[in-house]
Amino acid sequence: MLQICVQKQMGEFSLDAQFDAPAGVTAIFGKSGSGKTTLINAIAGLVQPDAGRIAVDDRVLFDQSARVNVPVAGRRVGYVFQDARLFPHLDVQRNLTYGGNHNAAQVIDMLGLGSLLGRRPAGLSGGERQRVALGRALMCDPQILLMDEPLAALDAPRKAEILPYVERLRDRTRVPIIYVSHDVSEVARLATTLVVLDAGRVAVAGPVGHVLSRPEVVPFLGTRAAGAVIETRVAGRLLDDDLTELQFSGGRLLMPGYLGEIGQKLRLRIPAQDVILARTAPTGISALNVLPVTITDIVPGRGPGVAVGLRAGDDQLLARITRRSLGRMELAVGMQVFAIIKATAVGPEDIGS
Ligand SMILES: Nc1ncnc2c1ncn2[C@@H]1O[C@H](COP(=O)(O)OP(=O)(O)OP(=O)(O)O)[C@@H](O)[C@H]1O
Repeated sequence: MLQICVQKQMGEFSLDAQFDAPAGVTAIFGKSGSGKTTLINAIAGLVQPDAGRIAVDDRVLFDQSARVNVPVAGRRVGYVFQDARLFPHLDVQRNLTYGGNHNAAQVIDMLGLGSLLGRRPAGLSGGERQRVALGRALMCDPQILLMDEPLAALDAPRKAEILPYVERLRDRTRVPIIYVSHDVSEVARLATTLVVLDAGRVAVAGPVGHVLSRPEVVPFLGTRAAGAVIETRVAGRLLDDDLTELQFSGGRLLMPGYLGEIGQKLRLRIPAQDVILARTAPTGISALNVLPVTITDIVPGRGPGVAVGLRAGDDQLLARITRRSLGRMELAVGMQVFAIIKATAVGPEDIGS
């Protein structure tokens, strides 16, 4: 567990953030200038806070009141940047082991680097370079892994290629990973915990599924990015129609294509703008997924939109509708309605393990 409490004044900007990052991926999400990089630089020891305390398990890295400030080199922090920053004149093997070779065989296996070892960075794709950068950070035997928009420079196919490796890393290591990202699909797939920063303050923090499905978070995420994340299990395949049936606490969902073996767990992000509400069970519509839900929250936005929180079984979903529809349908908290989700609303980037 990484405990973070950081106060820092940088010119006009003040950062005042406190949260815990358990094992797994803690995503830091926030608009440009909200303080994400300053925060992770403080964890790395590259920026000295004015006050606060940073500790990983029992090891204190910074404590202003106790005058503890472990220098960068002593913090055992692995840092992966947006650009891989590999040494161009060294092959992958030597880039990987430059700072150490802790668990080298496992790291090479986990990140699928075996076939790249003799190559130079110039001959690698962007995604391969980032995998090497990740491997290099891990071989230093870090106690914390910091990743600052590590996939931001990659195109969608390269991102899709590397995401399963990051998921594997999250699931196999106990090292807390702090992951800065602007991309909500990436956050929904990878994060265990989500911290939303707004103007240097923690606007909301908690398990990713809870945070993303809260209607009051919509303004921080932006209306297009808002959407709930649910844990599902593959329950079946409809081969003739090329669909996969997913089961979750609120019912079953049909999604296009092959999504995994029966029984496999899948995390699904359902964008709020793709959820339609109906007061009665609709008939004669093309959408495949109709779920009975209960309205838990209604949060008006600044514009014409309203975020509606919905309970489906033990899970929370989120819909974004217009204020006009809300009024016309006379929707209210506690009311039972139907959520309609098009099977094609959820893209491949929204589905993770
Ligand atoms: N050395 C500095 N002196 C003064 N202000 C600074 C300094 N470094 C950063 N800032 C300011 O602190 C604020 C937070 O910057 P930071 O880079 O942490 O934000 P960010 O959330 O990482 O942004 P982005 O997503 O654009 O990278 C910004 O307003 C920035 O201009």
